[in-house]
Amino acid sequence: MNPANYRARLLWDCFRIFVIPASVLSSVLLLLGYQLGLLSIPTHLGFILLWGTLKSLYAESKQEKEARAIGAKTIPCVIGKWPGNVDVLFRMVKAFKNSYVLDVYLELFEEYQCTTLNLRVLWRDNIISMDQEHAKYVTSTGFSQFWRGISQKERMELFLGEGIFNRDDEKWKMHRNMTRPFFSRERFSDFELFERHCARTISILSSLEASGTACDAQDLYGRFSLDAASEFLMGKNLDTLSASLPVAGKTAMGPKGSATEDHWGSFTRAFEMAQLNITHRGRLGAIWPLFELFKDKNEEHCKVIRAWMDPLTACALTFLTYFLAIHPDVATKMRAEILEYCGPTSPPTFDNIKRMKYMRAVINETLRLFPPVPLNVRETRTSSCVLPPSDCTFSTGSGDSKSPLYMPAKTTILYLPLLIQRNPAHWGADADEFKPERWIDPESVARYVANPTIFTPFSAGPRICIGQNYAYNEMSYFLVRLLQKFDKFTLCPEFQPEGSLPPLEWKNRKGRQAYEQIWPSAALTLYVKGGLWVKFHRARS
Ligand code: HEM
Repeated sequence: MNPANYRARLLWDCFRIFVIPASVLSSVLLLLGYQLGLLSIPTHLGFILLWGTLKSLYAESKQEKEARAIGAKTIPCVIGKWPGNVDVLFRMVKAFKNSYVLDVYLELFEEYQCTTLNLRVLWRDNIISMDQEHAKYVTSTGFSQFWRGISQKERMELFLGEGIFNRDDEKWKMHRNMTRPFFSRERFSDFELFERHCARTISILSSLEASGTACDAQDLYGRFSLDAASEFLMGKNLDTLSASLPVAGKTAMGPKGSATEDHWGSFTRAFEMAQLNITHRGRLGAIWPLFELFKDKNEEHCKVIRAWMDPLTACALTFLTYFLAIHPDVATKMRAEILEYCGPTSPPTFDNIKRMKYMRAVINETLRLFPPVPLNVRETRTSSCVLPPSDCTFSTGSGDSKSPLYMPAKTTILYLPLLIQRNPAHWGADADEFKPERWIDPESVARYVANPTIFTPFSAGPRICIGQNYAYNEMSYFLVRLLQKFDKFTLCPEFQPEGSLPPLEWKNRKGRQAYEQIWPSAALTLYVKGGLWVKFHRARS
């Protein structure tokens, strides 16, 4: 079935769930000559519920049997208070509005003391995982058992269409082969393109600094990387840096960051709305078309969107600027390295960038704590498979980490790089802290080298990010140019739009949220709610 025909799929689901059992009961009653009169509707409803429960129990026992036969265990299931775990669904929808990014999943893993769980919302298997071994299996070692899957394509078809991100097998291979030459080393190490877009961005920052004004760094970096990427990939600069910028203290909150009122503003708004809607669909599960029966909520937004190019490097640079602002010692050390290799004005060369170990450590540490793609989804194909034994996180928990786990067929698995990359079992007790030195200190580097899939901001396996080297070069080039000019960054909470500062109750919680000064949030990719309002201070020395 064409993934865009999700209404037809929903109708077929309704037919299976409601019409078939109701018709079976009616036929039996007719054959036996019974007339239920007023009791007809409640009896049919009760029968539909009974039919669904029996089917689900049968599926569960079949899974148990199949799992036992291959020496595996079934994935531990979340046990909610309401039928179909509807309360769990509500808990997640509420948490995504008010809680720290992905915290609701972490709470569930801690509650059940295991790293892979079955949410089984509305009697459908729905797997979530913060297990590094399972994520490795899904993306790399067991790659052929999974695909993007029907449900993900349904949610994203109008948004991503037939592009590389939304296709599998032969179509995906064709896209990958076509795209690869764009990322040859000669192309992405042509720094002349980066230089032009950096110069424009730094000149905007300099003017803002001269007038003592703060800037929404998230918005500005988004424009910088979109202009550079559009020129790099399509040969046409979208020139979003020339459109009007959000103004400190006068800009309202858009769907994700700050909002502007021109062409660029309407593009951003459409793009952000479409992403938020897709994430919302993911949370509702297979029933999301019920809420869009008469109108596809992405239709209008997708008319406005011409290209899918989420500025992921902009996301990384935004969180990196946040860290430079709250860790001025890191900014000073990184600047000293830049001045040592490139001096105060010379553009960096490919070789300079390769040698600047501290800058690479700062970038990696940012990507570890705030991976721009914090969660991702795959689906098993038509047959079940076996996930390897769980990682070492809860070795004594109910997950029984020594057994492989039975992964049902045609089932989605949501894996969470953000939680894997902050897991103290892999990164030590200081996993939540921003410490670039962990990428230089031989002992912690050895820990990562022994187990590289504890850090996968660019994913892993055959679908690993094709733009990884481009992204590292673009970010490094920009940082050199930025720190040659500026040496201090201060957050401006007074300019954050209303509702975008972290809620006070976070202070009493554990983990990063207790000391976070921004509100990180996820809608397909990570972003700072309301934008990142910062003052850039020009270096005097
Ligand atoms: C910090 C920056 C970036 C990060 C963290 C990042 C991360 C990722 C991740 C996690 C995936 C895997 C998605 C999946 O499996 O579902 C991916 C795929 C991809 N990325 Fe990136 N990316 C970045 C920058 C870029 C840039 C700058 C480009 C191009 C200009 C790019 C092009 C792609 C493409 C084409 C794919 C699809 C690969 C495939 O499905 O075969 N990325 N990226």
